[in-house]
Amino acid sequence: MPELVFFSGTMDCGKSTLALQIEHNRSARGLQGMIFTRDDRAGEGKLSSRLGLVTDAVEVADGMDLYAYLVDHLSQGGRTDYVIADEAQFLAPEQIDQLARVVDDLGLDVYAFGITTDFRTKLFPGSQRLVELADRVEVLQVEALCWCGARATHNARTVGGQMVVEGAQVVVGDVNQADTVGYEVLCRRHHRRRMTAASAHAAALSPDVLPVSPA
Ligand SMILES: Nc1ncnc2c1ncn2[C@@H]1O[C@H](COP(=O)(O)OP(=O)(O)O)[C@@H](O)[C@H]1O
Ligand SMILES: Cc1cn([C@H]2C[C@H](O)[C@@H](COP(=O)(O)O)O2)c(=O)[nH]c1=O
Repeated sequence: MPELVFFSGTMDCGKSTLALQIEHNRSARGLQGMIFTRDDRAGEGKLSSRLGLVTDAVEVADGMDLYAYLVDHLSQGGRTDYVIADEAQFLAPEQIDQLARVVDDLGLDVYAFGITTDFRTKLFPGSQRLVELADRVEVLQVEALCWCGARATHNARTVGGQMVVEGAQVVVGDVNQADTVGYEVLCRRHHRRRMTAASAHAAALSPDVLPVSPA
């Protein structure tokens, strides 16, 4: 039975790498994938992994009907055996419904990859719809770690290393951006305390916690 599978995890846990591996393994056996993405850091029409691999993809625009796109492609003699959708958190809920229809009406497997929650721990609308509709939700096995060593479960947005909680839901960016707007994955405890690696380091160096010998 074809499936809609949502591979989910924090930023930087290997989602795009897995998408590329699925694509590689299937294309090595002669299968043809349709790869969708939206707002990948590598630029328009790209699906990229931090391991350095990148492949071409169809950039999804606002209002694009993914089901109609595939029907059009097939009716013009194109071939598609399976579908990959990376950065699926950026898709509109209607586009996730269209992907579910691709599974049910066209009989294709759809593999969607994305983060579930934003920097404020709120669901992205596209991810919410995936959780609602997917046949399976798979949490990635490679654990991204918080600076404390615990499993990272949340995404923090940082400015100059400090966590921020105000701003637009979508700001394309990367982890390890110390000087600009960036992201850091944290465990829930440290996300709640707004404690990033930089603020924890600064606190550790504070005179309040340094052993001070009496004058
Ligand atoms: N230099 C490296 N050596 C080994 N693994 C790396 C290296 N850089 C990144 N990675 C792996 O790549 C993962 C990020 O992969 P990526 O597919 O870009 O993540 P995601 O799509 O989930 O944001 C990291 O969690 C790590 O496991
Ligand atoms: C938490 C959060 C992230 N984003 C953006 C930042 C990146 O461009 C992508 C996630 O990409 P990755 O391949 O999973 O690392 O999402 C955002 O726009 N808003 C957020 O709250």
